[in-house]
Amino acid sequence: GSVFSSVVQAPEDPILGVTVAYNKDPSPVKVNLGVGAYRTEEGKPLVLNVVRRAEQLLVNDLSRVKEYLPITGLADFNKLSAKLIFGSDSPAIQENRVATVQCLSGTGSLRVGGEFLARHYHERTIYIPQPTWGNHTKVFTLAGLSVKTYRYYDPATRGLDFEGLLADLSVAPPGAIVLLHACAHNPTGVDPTLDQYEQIRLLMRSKGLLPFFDSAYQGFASGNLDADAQSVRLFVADGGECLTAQSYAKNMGLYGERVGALSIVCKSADVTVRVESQLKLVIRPMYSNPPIHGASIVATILKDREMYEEWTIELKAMADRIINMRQLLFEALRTRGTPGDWGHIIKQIGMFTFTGLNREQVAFMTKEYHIYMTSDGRISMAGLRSQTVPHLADAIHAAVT
Ligand SMILES: Cc1ncc(COP(=O)(O)O)c(CN[C@](O)(C(=O)O)[C@@H](O)C(=O)O)c1O
Repeated sequence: GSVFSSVVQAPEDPILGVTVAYNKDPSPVKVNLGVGAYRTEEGKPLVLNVVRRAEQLLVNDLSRVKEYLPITGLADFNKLSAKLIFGSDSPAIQENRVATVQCLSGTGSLRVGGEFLARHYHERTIYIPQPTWGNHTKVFTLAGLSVKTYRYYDPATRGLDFEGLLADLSVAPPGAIVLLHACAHNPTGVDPTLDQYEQIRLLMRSKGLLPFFDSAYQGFASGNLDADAQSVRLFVADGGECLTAQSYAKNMGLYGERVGALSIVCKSADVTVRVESQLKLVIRPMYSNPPIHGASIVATILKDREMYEEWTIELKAMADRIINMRQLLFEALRTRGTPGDWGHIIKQIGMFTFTGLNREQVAFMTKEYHIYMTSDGRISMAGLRSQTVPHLADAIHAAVT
């Protein structure tokens, strides 16, 4: 028999498995509100116009070849990505204190960062929010870190458990790593205010806790790229050290191109050079060097003033459509007199609404209404259209009455 006969069937991924189930459902009224992928009002994936334009320029540039990129990726892309998140006037960039490596989207950036920390950082414990993106635990555990959680969400208020957050971080071992969502927290859609971030920063710096920002939705929370980077810039401005993982999957619609960057902000330029050299030793045996196409699209757009402006307009339009879906769903539930307080639908920000529906209610909505969403009650607002909002509202109404 096979040498793999002892291999057991693995369960579907809690998030990506929802799409697998959705695809199998023949129902004409099915709606996929699982994976955080933007859909237009027509229910279709979106390739941004500015991305199409950039690709046209790349295709027409006959001087372009398909040579290997350096282990650290496309240099232009790395510089422009650092400017995007830290700000073009960032002192850390001007002082050459940022090591940036192009990685395989957000997941790859988190994994490379985790592997680097497991090898070169003295404290192996990383604190992640409770709840957080389901893949965080697996990425950091497999990277060799010990994962703990800090209180983040208060189901009673459907808001931030700020006291719990501060309490948990204040008892973390000195030097522990702390994962922070830069904006648009997944799955809750609840972010600390900037004042709260300042209190978090003071606490973390006083205990030498190391911030690791996960920025998968820059520009998606508020529609403004600079506004959505303020939490990161608050920490970098104090001259301290931090890691940031960036993804262009959502804000530039480059999901399948796997485009992202890991940046490590260090205290001095000479440390930065050594850190970058060690990042190369993590990457080389993992995937050697990253893919050229997606990073070239991003660099083409970020380095051209006019294309950057066009991108910000398209990005704002996506963010606005999501906010519009929030408003429509909230009103649809109010019209139905659906029991419960649904104000969090319009208070939460980013791609997701953390509805508060439980597993049984979610299972009911999938079975009876063909609504596909994650079992924790999260729905991707980007998967909604004006014409499917009533169907979702009917399903929620039925599930809670
Ligand atoms: C907080 C967070 N961090 C990192 C990523 C990784 O993104 P990528 O590797 O594609 O750049 C996601 C994507 N999470 C999802 O949007 C989601 O939660 O549905 C989905 O893409 C996923 O992969 O699960 C995320 O929500």
